[in-house]
Amino acid sequence: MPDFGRVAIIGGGSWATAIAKVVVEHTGHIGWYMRRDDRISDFRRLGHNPAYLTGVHFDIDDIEFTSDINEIATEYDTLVFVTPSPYLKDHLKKLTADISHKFIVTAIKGIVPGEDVVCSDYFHQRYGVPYRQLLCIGGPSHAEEVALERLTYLTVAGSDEKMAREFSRVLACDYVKTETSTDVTGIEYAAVLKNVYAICAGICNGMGYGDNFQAVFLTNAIREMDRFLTAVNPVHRNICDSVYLGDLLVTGYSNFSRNRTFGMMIGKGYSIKSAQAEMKMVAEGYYGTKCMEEINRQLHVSMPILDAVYDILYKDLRPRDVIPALTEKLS
Ligand SMILES: NC(=O)C1=CN([C@@H]2O[C@H](COP(=O)(O)OP(=O)(O)OC[C@H]3O[C@@H](n4cnc5c(N)ncnc54)[C@H](OP(=O)(O)O)[C@@H]3O)[C@@H](O)[C@H]2O)C=CC1
Ligand SMILES: O=C(CO)COP(=O)(O)O
Repeated sequence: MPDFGRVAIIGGGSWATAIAKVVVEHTGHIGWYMRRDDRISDFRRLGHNPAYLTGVHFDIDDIEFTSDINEIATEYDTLVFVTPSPYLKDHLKKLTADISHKFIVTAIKGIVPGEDVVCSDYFHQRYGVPYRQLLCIGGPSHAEEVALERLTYLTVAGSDEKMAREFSRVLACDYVKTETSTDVTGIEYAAVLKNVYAICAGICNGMGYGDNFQAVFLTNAIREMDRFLTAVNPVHRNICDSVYLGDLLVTGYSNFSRNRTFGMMIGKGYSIKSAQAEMKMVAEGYYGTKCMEEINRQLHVSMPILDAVYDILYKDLRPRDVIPALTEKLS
């Protein structure tokens, strides 16, 4: 039976805060790395994260805060990474401690920019963490709803399913049900792709396409995701499981979705820069689109939706030219 020992959260945003809430309820103590000391002092003073999910209150005595990633990496046995993917390497570049013997859990739904690999592969390749010590958390889950204790289903994936099951117990509570899987990279790629598709759903919505179209669009998106996952990690999976289809639907339909909101602004005619400036949080699908397009240049999977989003975001083509052409390829 694996012993996950002392658990620490790496990251200070909304999902980190929601995961911290769930984990500390179970473990009674967490380490928590945040990059900014002013945020840590405000958190200690207020008893909640000063910037994200401010309604979630913590017992400060249960938390050991630090802005030193080496301290947390040395003192804790299980490191749960919850930073937005574009910043992951910025945090890790300060890391000198050996983490190859730790349990690494990634709750990041993004790809590592510049490396074009999902986070578990990055921790394995760059930091020598064996695959059996790498887990990921997926599933349809907006942090805001977990904060409100609305029922949420999370999937913990690990190459060793027993390990995944054991860690899933750290997350399970009245409002979080957990499932397990062995499809670690498939789940990580699915999470990257659903962000790309949510951007496209938002673009179409912003252009005036309605619910009838959205249903067809998401049907095509899940087929496209399935084709890609089959090419990149050909294991048996049911694409209708909530960790794949459910996550696509929550992000594609929800008003909480940052990726969809970002896309909606593009569809309404905002420039990419102004849409990004307007967003207070990170729409990771913007970065994911470029990485996925680069990865797919090797795999040659038919991905008309990914290509369309790439054309709009990176080739400066206009949605009113790209989206009608895309609609001709959907069925
Ligand atoms: N939010 C959600 O509902 C869910 C998110 N996820 C995933 O969790 C991960 C984290 O997302 P989430 O918590 O939502 O992120 P947020 O957008 O809520 O938080 C942003 C975080 O990034 C930090 N940050 C901002 N700018 C920089 C920078 N230039 N360099 C380094 N750090 C920076 C912020 O730190 P500071 O406050 O100091 O500026 C803050 O901690 C993502 O991969 C996301 O896909 C997964 C499931 C649900
Ligand atoms: O991954 C998420 C929900 O599962 C969060 O991403 P969005 O904010 O774009 O929905």
